Amino acid sequence: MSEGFSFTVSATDAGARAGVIETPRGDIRTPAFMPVGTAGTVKAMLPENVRATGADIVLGNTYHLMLRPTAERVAALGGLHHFMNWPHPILTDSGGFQVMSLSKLRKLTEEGVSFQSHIDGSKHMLTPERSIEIQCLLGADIQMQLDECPAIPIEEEKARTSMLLSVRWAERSKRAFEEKSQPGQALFGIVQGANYEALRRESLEKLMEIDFPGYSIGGLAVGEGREEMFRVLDFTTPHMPAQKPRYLMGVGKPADIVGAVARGVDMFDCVAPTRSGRHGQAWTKAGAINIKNASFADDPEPLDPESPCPASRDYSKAYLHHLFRAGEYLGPMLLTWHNLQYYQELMAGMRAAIATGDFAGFVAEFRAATGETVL
Ligand SMILES: CNc1nc2cc3c(=O)[nH]c(N)nc3c(CCc3ccccc3)c2[nH]1
Repeated sequence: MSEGFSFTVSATDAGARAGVIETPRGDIRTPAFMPVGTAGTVKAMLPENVRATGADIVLGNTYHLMLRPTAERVAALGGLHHFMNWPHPILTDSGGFQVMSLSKLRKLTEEGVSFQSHIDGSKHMLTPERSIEIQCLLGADIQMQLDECPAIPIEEEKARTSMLLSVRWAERSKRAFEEKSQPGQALFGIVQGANYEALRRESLEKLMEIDFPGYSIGGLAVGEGREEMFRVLDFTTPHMPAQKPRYLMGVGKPADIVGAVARGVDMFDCVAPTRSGRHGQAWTKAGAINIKNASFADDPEPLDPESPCPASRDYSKAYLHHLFRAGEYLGPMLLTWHNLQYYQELMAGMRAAIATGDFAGFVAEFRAATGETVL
């Protein structure tokens, strides 16, 4: 807890860092996994149970909340923290990424992006200024500039044009933020440039000139694959300010996160644990299983008998299998809860390993248990 927004790196181990982000609404231990609560809820979870898994911060989404129930209504009802009963830090995305992936009839200009709602077809316009206004109405503690996330592959000249638009939008987002934000809130710049080293460097240099308290790495986890993502990180993170948080957007599966922590990333978000949990996939120390598989029909053991999480400890795999086969609501609820616990334990394990200078040991253990190579 603190008046303002600050980040302290408490330990480093090769490229990995462990630290704390302090905000007026609470501290965020890094490396941090941030559960996605797109429409004001981490799907199928009570907020107190999200907290119990060890989450210090959750994500909200400008695009979804501006369409329904609208940012003005959330503000009139006391802001997003009160609305969703989550008194801890919230990070919101600026909405551009979701417009491009969800909305219809979108038109992108220098001004911003106009689009039709995927819910009711109503017309909307997102500009850097409107995105910041929405994020401030929601009351987000960490906000994102409006940016454009191009699909990969994209040729270098087109990627540069897109990256320079995002830099101009970063400038406009910061000006709007300085007008509208509350003390202690932070705006992150988002590094773009697709998978081109020169463009990533240029994007970062221009964003650092504008100056932000934290920097997101955008434009990844869009189908480029783990190896290519790591390659982009290898030539991007070393040039990012060492004393400011680095947020890799949309990442990822456990092995993606371990590899990205090794490359100096501090913050992560991904729908994998929640979305895959709703579809019957459980993440375990030995890798992922699908509980709907017939092999679990008679398995009396829980997912993790040693776990402090009721979903992992108090229900047999046979019972979870039954719930999914029967289409019972409790199935997605329990598997979501278990997966979030698994992710938070992964993050806690990495924070501890970095603090004791044994991150290499953690990576070796992860590789032995899951067969995944991350370096
Ligand atoms: C799954 N892969 C993925 N790649 C992304 C790239 C970008 C990007 O280049 N710019 C922005 N602004 N967001 C991105 C996101 C969305 C992350 C998010 C979702 C929900 C709530 C809060 C934040 C991404 N997600």
